[in-house]
Amino acid sequence: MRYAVLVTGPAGAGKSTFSTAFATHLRVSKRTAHIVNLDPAATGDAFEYQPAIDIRELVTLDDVMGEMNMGPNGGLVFCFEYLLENMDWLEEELGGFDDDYLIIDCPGQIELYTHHPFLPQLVRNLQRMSIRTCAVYLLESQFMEDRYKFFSGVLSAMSAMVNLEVPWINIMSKMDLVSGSSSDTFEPRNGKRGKRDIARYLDPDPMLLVAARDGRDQQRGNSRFHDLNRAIVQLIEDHPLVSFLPLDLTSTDSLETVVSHIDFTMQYGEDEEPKEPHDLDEGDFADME
Ligand SMILES: Nc1nc2c(ncn2[C@@H]2O[C@H](COP(=O)(O)OP(=O)(O)OP(=O)(O)O)[C@@H](O)[C@H]2O)c(=O)[nH]1
Ligand SMILES: [Mg+2]
Repeated sequence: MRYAVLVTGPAGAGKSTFSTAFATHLRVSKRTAHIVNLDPAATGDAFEYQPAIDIRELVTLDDVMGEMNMGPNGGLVFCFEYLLENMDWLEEELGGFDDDYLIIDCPGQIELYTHHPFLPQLVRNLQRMSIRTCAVYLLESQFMEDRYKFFSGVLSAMSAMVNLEVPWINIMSKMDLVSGSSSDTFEPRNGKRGKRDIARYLDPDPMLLVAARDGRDQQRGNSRFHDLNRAIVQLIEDHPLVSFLPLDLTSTDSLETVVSHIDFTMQYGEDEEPKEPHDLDEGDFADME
């Protein structure tokens, strides 16, 4: 059985950093893991890791922009169309990896997740190759500093989830910036944020949007804006699809928790044969005679 984790999320959310830490963690645990770079725009030194499979060997954004006279966004769309037309390339690249865990580091263009058909098509192709697939969606902890920004992040996670239709885990990345260096206690930093407050973000409490107390809400205090907020609150209450696992890469425990959620979501290892105790060979009895 082969497994693939799509690492998705907006630009700069920490996808490549997480992919590297994830792969390293699996290797340390004596499991095989390979990173696949799916970002045709990544520059050479963007990675700390050496991708085992790299879309840039098939197509790069630079070439597309140069040769096809396209801008960066149209160029990216072209790159993905090109990849889908050349699935045999990917299939061949993947051919060598059996019983392995593939960590697919995706680009950060949010529209790729929310309304393009590419990732769903890619997922169907992976499934056709009998690769069990799940996705993680990273949102960085700075999103928790602004309630409006945060809920737009929640809605984009929701929209990507609905678009992709695979088992899915949302992750609040860069928790080290919130909690200081200590791992699983969320001490208020600069007295600003307590544990309970953070919990309202990890398991989004739509009432955060309603509590219109600060000056910013007053500025925006027109009734249509409030109606919109109320509609969003209703949507999140009716469809509580999104909650976040905190990820603090400075803590092995935190990474381990995230990895075990991913394993569980993919039912990793469920098809492995139970290990037989190794057969006794004749030598083992030699002394007894
Ligand atoms: N403090 C902190 N910084 C992080 C963490 N993860 C990533 N960063 C920083 O955030 C920036 C972006 O990280 P990347 O891993 O390149 O993010 P990405 O999602 O791959 O970015 P794109 O591929 O450009 O969309 C870098 O400067 C990282 O050093 C983290 O856990 N904690
Ligand atoms: Mg990246």
